[in-house]
Amino acid sequence: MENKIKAFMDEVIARNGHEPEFIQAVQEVAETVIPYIANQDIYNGKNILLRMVEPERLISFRVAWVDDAGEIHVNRGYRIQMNSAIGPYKGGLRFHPTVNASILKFLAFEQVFKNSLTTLPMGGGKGGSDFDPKGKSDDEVMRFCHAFMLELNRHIGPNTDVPAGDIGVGAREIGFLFGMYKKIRNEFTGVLTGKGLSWGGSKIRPEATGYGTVYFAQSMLKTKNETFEGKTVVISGSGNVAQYAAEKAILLGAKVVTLSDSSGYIYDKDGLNDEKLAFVMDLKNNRRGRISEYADKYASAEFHKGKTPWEVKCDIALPCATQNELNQQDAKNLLKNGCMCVAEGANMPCDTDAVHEFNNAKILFAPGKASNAGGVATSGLEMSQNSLRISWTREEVDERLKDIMEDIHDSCIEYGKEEDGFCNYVKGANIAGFVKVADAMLAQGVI
Ligand SMILES: NC(=O)C1=CN([C@@H]2O[C@H](COP(=O)(O)OP(=O)(O)OC[C@H]3O[C@@H](n4cnc5c(N)ncnc54)[C@H](OP(=O)(O)O)[C@@H]3O)[C@@H](O)[C@H]2O)C=CC1
Ligand SMILES: O=C(O)CCC(=O)C(=O)O
Repeated sequence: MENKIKAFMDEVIARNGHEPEFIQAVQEVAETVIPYIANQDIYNGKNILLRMVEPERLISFRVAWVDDAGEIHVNRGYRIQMNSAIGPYKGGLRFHPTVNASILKFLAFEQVFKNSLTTLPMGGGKGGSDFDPKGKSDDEVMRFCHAFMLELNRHIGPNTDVPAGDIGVGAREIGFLFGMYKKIRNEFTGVLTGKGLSWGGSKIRPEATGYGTVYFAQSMLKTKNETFEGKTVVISGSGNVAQYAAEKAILLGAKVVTLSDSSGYIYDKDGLNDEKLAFVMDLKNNRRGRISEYADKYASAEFHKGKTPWEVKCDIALPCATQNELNQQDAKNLLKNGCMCVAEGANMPCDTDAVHEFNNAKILFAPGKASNAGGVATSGLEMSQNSLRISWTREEVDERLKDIMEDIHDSCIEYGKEEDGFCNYVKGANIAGFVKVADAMLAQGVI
């Protein structure tokens, strides 16, 4: 079996050797899916996984825009249309200076499996730009978004490809992008998700990724007769996913003691509460400040510059910032400190060695493609509401989100439970995500 995996990875590396994040994401899937395929006659000889690692389409384009001082800038825009076997391409847009083809290909590849897990008819895609919204005025962000959509609009549509937000793309950016699409195409459609409530957005979409991550962790904890009540929770990031993961964990009676950004983390020994979280939301979403300001405001908190929060003792860890933010040593620290559950809110935040540490220790570990699928699932619900031209209540959407997260958990158990009763959620998520897409690809022939 190891030879088969190696031969497959050699071919992937030969074609994508300069794309480390993409190779990392593919390796994880290959290690779990290739042994599964070997025992399933219908997939043998069809090279399904080899077809799945090649994007159906990779679009790269120039984005030129003018700053407030009149200077012209050039960024690179992308859309990776990875797989459309089970529905239109669906996945976020990331604006961050580190964006490149490797990062977007890993994200698009993971998205294919994640979207399949949601049970909704969505293919996988991802896009973005190396544009950095930090330090830019609202007008500059608007001009960039408009320039970006000037090209992107040719490649997307409500039945073709439906982008949404990711790092650096929130409500403000989705508004500017939607406005330009509508102007160019002269149509008001559900071409993007994460829209404002008064122009086609869904209730709970802003909360969905963070809430969904906590719902998934709740399901995992339930298998051990545990809950969030009274648990100490460590969260990284302080953006969209982190904010709402914190909100839901606090609501369930947990003590959330950390948040972070790229400059360091805050540790609040008393834990966050509603008022402190409202301060973070205003700081990050409106004033666009740094998390260190939390420690200036609250005497119970301290700021740890340049560090990540994995050195803090906790029961549950929710990495919600970015890829590879938690390494093997961090995993060892968490295990030594008694952490029993790790659910990824971000995409691939734990590196390969960290994932092996957690699974070897047989603690509850959820890969992002399962635990953070609530965001895209609720985007799928936004698409349904747009098509039906109706708007569900907050309670209706939240109920559907909870059901979807439970279904994903059940699928992981179905394909990931091992003989000794331990559930390998990585294996479960990869195989369950693969089966639905692979079956659709088989039915549609070699294209
Ligand atoms: N939004 C969504 O619906 C979904 C998001 N995700 C994933 O969740 C993660 C967070 O996304 P989201 O909350 O939307 O993004 P935001 O832009 O709202 O927040 C990102 C957070 O991560 C921090 N961060 C970014 N890069 C780094 C870095 N290199 N080191 C340390 N911290 C960093 C940011 O800090 P700073 O401000 O200093 O950069 C910020 O606190 C991403 O992995 C994304 O792909 C997954 C599913 C859906
Ligand atoms: O809501 C969406 O379409 C995108 C969410 C996303 O980018 C993700 O799941 O990583």
